[in-house]
Amino acid sequence: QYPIDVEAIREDFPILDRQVGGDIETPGEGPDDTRPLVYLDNAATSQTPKPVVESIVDYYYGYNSNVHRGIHHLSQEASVAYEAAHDRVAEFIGAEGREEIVFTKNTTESLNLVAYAWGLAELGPGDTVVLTEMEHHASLVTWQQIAKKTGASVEYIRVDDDGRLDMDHAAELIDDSTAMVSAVHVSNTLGTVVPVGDLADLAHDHDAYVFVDGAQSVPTRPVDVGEIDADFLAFSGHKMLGPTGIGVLYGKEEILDSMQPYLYGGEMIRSVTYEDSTWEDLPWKFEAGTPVIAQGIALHAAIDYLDEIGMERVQAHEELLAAYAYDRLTEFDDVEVYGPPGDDRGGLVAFNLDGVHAHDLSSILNDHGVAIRAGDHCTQPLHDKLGVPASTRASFYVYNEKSEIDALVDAVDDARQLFA
Ligand SMILES: Cc1ncc(COP(=O)(O)O)c(CNc2co[nH]c2=O)c1O
Repeated sequence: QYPIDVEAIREDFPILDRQVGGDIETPGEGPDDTRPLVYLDNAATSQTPKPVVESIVDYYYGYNSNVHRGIHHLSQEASVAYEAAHDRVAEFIGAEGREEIVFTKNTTESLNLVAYAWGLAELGPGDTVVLTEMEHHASLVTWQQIAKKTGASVEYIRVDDDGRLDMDHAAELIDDSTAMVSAVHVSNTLGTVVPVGDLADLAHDHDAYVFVDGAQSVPTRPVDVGEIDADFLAFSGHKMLGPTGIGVLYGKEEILDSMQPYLYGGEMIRSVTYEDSTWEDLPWKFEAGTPVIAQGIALHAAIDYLDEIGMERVQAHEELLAAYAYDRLTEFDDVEVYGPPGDDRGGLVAFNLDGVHAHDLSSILNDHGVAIRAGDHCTQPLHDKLGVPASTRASFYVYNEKSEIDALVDAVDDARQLFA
């Protein structure tokens, strides 16, 4: 019934066999750990399959060493693997090569890198940065604060009543004063899929750059930076079966080449005198200090794992589960689901149960073993616009199945009875 072999995939995730509910001091062992884990918080972070964990173990057991400049064998092995990880990421998102792939800590750092290394130098009074109303704080707060520092202004493309981006409003806002359009590709709150290629066209018609926040899209669907014609794109390894601590900034080579670094130190220099310094080639110019070596190698393994499944099939699985969850939750007349219809969204649903705060609902769901996210999902202005302080969000990935959504819905129904 699924486009992917969920049962076979679940075999690679021992954590999914966890029992939860007991004392958190004795995870999985206590007498009260009696409820099977239903993990539906993948938009926050995904789980990590055995091959990815093994790639980290292999590295530390077999060839752990600092990269670049090392003459000894281990350093050369580690450097080859670390650089190959850049090549693999480039291939996965359709970039020209490793020169366009900077490893960072996460999506947030990738956005900050461009905001500081490009924004501080290029933005000034009269320039505008155009965002959407559904931006994650990693984008919204970053551009908001850089605009304050430079005298630039920020404008927000409207989200319409069914959670879609108002592209007519986008065409109005994006004009010759626009220097940057920064937009989420798949909203982590609404599930909205934003037409970032169309936004790129509008931006380029006015000689503006476009930055695509791919944190929720790169892990869950095919993304090709050439097709979008993105100038920048960011995403995080921990949302796509990789470890925490690794993020990616994609940038067109000629743009990255024109930018000065904003973090200085070892690795990123070519020559240093007491008077001045010169910089290493791309992407190393933007990777100051000892980099995220094991994490980069593990991201390579995560991409191999996802490509083995096939990103088109990952997307189809996400959409199937999102539509099922949307249909089941909207059966309740006292549940409000935010965002577009179930057949037009990424793999998540955010909702509220009338009269019950999201934190109370998520606590009850937790009592049933169901792990979801409650809060503003780092989109506070969007929640203000929705008129709610918080929402409960279920988000799916390659190892989830309909029976887990049924468990979610049953738990929501129990909460409905409890608060009736
Ligand atoms: C659209 C979007 N952009 C940026 C980020 C930041 O990613 P990070 O730098 O790896 O943290 C997130 C993380 N979103 C969430 C993290 O936890 N719950 C979430 O919805 C996101 O969903």
